[in-house]
Amino acid sequence: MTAHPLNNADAMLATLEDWADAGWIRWLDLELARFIHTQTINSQAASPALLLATALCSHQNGHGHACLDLAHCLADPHRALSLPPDGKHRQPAVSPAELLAQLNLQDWLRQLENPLLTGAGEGNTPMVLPPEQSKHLLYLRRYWQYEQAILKQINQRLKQTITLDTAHLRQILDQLFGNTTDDCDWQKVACAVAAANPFSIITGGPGTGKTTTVVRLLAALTQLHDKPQALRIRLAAPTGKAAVRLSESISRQLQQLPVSVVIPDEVSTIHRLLGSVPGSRHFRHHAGNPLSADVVVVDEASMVDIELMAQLLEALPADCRLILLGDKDQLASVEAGAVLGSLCERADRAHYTRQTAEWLQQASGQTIPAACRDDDGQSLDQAITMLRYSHRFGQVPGIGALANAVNQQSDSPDDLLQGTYSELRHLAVTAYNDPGLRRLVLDKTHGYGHYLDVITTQQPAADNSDSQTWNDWAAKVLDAFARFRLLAAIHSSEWGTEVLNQQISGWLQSAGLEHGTGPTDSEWYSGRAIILTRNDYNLGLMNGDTGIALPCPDANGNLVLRVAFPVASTEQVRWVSPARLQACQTAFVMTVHKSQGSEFAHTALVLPDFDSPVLTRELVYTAVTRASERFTLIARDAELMRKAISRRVFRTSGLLRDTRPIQA
Ligand SMILES: Nc1ncnc2c1ncn2[C@@H]1O[C@H](COP(=O)(O)OP(=O)(O)OP(=O)(O)O)[C@@H](O)[C@H]1O
Repeated sequence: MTAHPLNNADAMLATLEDWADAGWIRWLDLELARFIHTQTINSQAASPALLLATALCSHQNGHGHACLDLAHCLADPHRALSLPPDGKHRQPAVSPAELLAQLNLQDWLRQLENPLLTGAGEGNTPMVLPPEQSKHLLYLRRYWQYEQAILKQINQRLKQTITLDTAHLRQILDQLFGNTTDDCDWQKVACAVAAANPFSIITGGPGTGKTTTVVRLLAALTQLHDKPQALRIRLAAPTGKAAVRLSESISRQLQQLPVSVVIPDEVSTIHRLLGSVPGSRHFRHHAGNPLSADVVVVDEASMVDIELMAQLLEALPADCRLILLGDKDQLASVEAGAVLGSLCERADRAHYTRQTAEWLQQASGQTIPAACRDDDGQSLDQAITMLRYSHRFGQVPGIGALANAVNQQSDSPDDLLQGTYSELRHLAVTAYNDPGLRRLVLDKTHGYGHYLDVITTQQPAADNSDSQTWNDWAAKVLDAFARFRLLAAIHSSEWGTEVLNQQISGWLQSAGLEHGTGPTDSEWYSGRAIILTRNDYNLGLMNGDTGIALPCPDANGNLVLRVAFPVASTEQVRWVSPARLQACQTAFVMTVHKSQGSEFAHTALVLPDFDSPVLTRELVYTAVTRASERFTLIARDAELMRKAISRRVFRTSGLLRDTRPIQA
């Protein structure tokens, strides 16, 4: 008789191996359970239920969760564990849901008890199950440590009091914002909130004025400082693309400031700010060698994962302000830990105490609406402002209306795609090689047709040796490419990035892109757009950076194929040999996840023709809000979009639970 996995460690490992083989968990998750098993073979052995929890905890980290919520996992295993996996996978002999149905919470907790392996946080156990919580959250130690580091740094800042001359702040804010209307001006409130707190968050949807607000805030902080010239301000974003966008946006906003102050517009990636150490997860700046900064602003903070956020916070001097900007409703980072989303879980309603509301009235002249007051508000609530009015979609109200409908889980968001707004469209397709999709891709106004034209008709003459001419052309190609992007929800299947990229490369090549300078069987050809899939510290290029392969003259004047990347804060390009790019993919179609931090004039979202747990409200919202002028839904019918927006992403973390109540 075969042993039952919940009674026998070898049988449990065999079950986990079957899950890994079927693609339901990663091999890494299995290996971790095996490691735990071998660690304790001669002492107190890990129970089968602990091996199961270890593999599932690691599986959850792979799905962006900081930890495993044991109760949720038992109550709703497939939803909690994002199973079955995306794409075509065989059914394992015993599914996780079938196995978990045989466990109850108390038994599982009891079987997790093991002094060598599971602890409450002290010591060095590989697994951590913090005590006294309403939820039973199991962590791999590394993630628990990141969460603790974030909480410690945030709580320390929330306890600090900043001495401010309220009347002076009011005077500065009145000058920066001019006359405001009767409605509460949340941008002004956000400036006052952030001026009063060493840690603050400004969240809001696209175009709600996060950048506008932060520029005014920096102007206010500079004016409040004893020695304005000496205030050290550092600006950062998670990806190179987001850094370029923020830098451009800040430069525009600086021109509109009604006061003359010196504020930097140079934005670096967080990795560059912290000083990445090639070949390691560590940075040059850390608790022992903190950054030299008084104010750090991080944009697109929803993309920052728990590990990077912990490293960033630890590298800040104790008296350095941190201001996070981001859209809490967007998809979180692919890596574990939805830090911004977790911290902003209560932001919609706001929970300002009477004391905070009264002070905000004095400092900003704004009356906080009754619905946003709460005398039980926590200290974290007092440091967050949500901007609520979008200024971006004046000319294209359809995009804002669709984003709202998606966010509010409207019953029929697809009605908006039926011709009410000329900037919204639904393209019904039944196959990935649909002629309608080909027409859209090659369209000169709304697709890649313009990009194709700039490459094929504007390339400098082969004997032109003026490097600036080639740079200018490459910058034009990059601009043209940035106008349109197809976004896919998934990687695999014929509706995923892999197949779609092949199809679209084929269409573009038959319409004019040529191998030209490379061997014809090479994957590299002029006009191939690529996205990096890993950080490359040696090259200074980050995961998510996009570039385009183009010919350019080498030192001898011979044309060679190089990849052109935009350079942050400049109109220059940087040329890199394709051979040096170790981890990249074609990027005519990218996942919605990878599109975060970018904006395209026209964004087209391709949904598969089947439902999947990855189709969520956050995914559709993120795709819609990448568009600045036009949005197209490419899907067999709109039913899947309705299903997607009825499903929310949930991310398990203990961050909100542990932000302490307000200190009197
Ligand atoms: N209070 C305001 N009144 C009028 N226009 C505004 C106001 N605030 C912002 N805008 C305008 O709205 C547009 C978007 O503002 P901003 O870039 O600051 O928003 P954002 O939230 O940072 O946008 P994104 O999400 O795209 O990064 C800009 O053109 C800006 O000038």
